Amino acid sequence: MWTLAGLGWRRGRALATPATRAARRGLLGPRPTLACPTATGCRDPGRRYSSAGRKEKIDMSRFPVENIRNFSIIAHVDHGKSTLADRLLELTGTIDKTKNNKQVLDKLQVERERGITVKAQTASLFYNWEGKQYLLNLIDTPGHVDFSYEVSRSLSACQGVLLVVDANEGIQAQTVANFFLAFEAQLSVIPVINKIDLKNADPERVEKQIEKVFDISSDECIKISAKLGTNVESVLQAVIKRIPSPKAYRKNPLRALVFDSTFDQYRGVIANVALFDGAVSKGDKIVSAHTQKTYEVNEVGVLNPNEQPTHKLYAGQVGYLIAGMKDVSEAQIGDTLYLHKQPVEPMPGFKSAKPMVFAGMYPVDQSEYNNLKSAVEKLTLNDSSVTVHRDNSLALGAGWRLGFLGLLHMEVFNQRLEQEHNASVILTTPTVPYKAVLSSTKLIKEYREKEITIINPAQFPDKSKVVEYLEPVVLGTIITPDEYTGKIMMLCQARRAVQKNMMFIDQNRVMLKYLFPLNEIVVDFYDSLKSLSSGYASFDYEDAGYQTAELVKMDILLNGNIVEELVTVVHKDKAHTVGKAICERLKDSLPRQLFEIAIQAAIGSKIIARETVKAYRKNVLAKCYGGDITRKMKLLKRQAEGKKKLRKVGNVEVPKDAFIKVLRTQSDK
Ligand SMILES: Nc1nc2c(ncn2[C@@H]2O[C@H](COP(=O)(O)OP(=O)(O)OP(=O)(O)O)[C@@H](O)[C@H]2O)c(=O)[nH]1
Repeated sequence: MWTLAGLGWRRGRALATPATRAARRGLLGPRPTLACPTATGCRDPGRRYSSAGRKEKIDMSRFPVENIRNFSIIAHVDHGKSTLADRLLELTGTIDKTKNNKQVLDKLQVERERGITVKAQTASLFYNWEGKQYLLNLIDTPGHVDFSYEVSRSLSACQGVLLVVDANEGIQAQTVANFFLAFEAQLSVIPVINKIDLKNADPERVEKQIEKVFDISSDECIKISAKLGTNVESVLQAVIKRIPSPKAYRKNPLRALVFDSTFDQYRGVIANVALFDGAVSKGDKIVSAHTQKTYEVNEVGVLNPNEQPTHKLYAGQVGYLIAGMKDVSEAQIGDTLYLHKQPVEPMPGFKSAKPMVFAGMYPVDQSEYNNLKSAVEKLTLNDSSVTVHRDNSLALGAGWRLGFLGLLHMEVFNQRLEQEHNASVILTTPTVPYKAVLSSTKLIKEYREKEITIINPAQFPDKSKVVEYLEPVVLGTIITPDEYTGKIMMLCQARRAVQKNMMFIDQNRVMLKYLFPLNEIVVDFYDSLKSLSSGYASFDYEDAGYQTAELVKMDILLNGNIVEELVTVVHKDKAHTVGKAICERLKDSLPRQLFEIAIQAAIGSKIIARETVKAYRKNVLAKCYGGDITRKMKLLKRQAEGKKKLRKVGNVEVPKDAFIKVLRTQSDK
């Protein structure tokens, strides 16, 4: 559904006319219309091509509810979801069988470059089996923890899942997390053991793990190679046999759940909908239960995998709908749409995505502010899980404080800004959302609440004004070969984590559960875990609320003056280490000046770390022998211009570069 400029791959496909596309598929023959050319693995029983080669709208009434299956593919990162999706698309004739069709549903440039799925994608597959025409709606979901919000949303439109597990790696942390998302949603789970072609594949061991961890009998596992296509057809048949058709009532008035939405600059919001009751077609007047606004439907259709308009969408089906909504906020994910004057009970909806990390974002050059503003706005229209607050820094100028679901989400957002909007930004070190329970009546009045969330360390209230501070915690799952268990336990301890559980999932694999302060894992925990375990351990986490914490606000001072941009919130036990590291980094990036500079980290009035930059006298005229006054003037002018880029902290001049070096996230370096 991604149709914004910059998505070159998608654009290339979109430019092909229906006629050329159909010709490529070999569908345009001498006969005026063509239906499905084969009986099994049918190309597309609903679609017909006119003599002009124009695609005619699919008649969706051909698919009664009992012939519909809505399912999702879930797995740990890289276990082969997208490859399996490609094979299913080929097998049903939705795409051609060519070498170029790799990860067809990963449409974003960032997804293709990183080889990861970031955005869930939908595809309607038409499949003939045992004389019946089936409509199989497949939703490909991301595997990485930062995008699990996408997974849980997608599952709301499904009755079953394919749980893909790598035959060599076995169950990993995200396999467990994703299984429980499906289990809690009471979906049918079909375990699929993939990559059986690998030399080190051990599908029998994986079957036993599945039995032990998920209590699913090994008889239910389907062993495949998505890469080679081995046994993939039996996956399609299992979808039909084992996943129930949706509970949907076509005679009732329309009740459609918006489970995803994207923004197209020409057509406005494109809402992905799952119809639970009734039907909807072009010209219908619909109402959003969330905003109570009324819209006229301009287009409905299915994703095949690109948009394919249909006459109508019926209960039980999954498709898209365009109705002149101008902003993604008008099509809130989780919203219910119903027909004008025929109100229905809204669906339960979703909890809104909760940002886990916040970081400041500034244009590299302030003259780029307006361009960056428009780029951020466009991108957040397509990714409503990013939160945006305006922010200002004396050193970096006007910018924003953005909230992300995790560090990878932040990196992906940054990469998309660069690739899709040509914007270049400075991102500051990420922080987590702390809370403070206030005691000061003055502050309670000011904030109008007793418990506040702090997303900017500079606004951290003083200890004298609070009852307690709270930090976000997560329940982490680590799966590792047991030879690394000792080292991993030490790492977790150093990160202030508390062990909750430990279980052997087979003879030599351990699953550990720890409660972590989010702040301790946000930046580099995963990298440390991977290097400790030679890449074998996997990690996933879920939100586990807040816990009381002894937090302190740490100031960084230059010659006794606080540098606002460098204020951080840390746990009191970590203050010394963090303070020392910042002072050292600052020392390395501050140029010497005419006087000595004291760099200090302080908690209140207590200094906890210190570095010194020695004095240095820079005489720009030193090499100017003789009396060429114009040359001297030029040098002095250049020096004065350079000073404009400096921010004065007391009497210390700090170049913007120094801030950037200290503030930059580790991943940026
Ligand atoms: N040998 C072998 N490799 C496979 C098979 N299926 C997938 N792969 C490879 O495994 C890698 C990951 O496959 P993807 O399909 O991108 O995995 P994914 O689960 O969609 O990954 P994310 O979207 O990042 O979560 C790719 O290099 C695939 O070519 C298989 O059956 N056999």
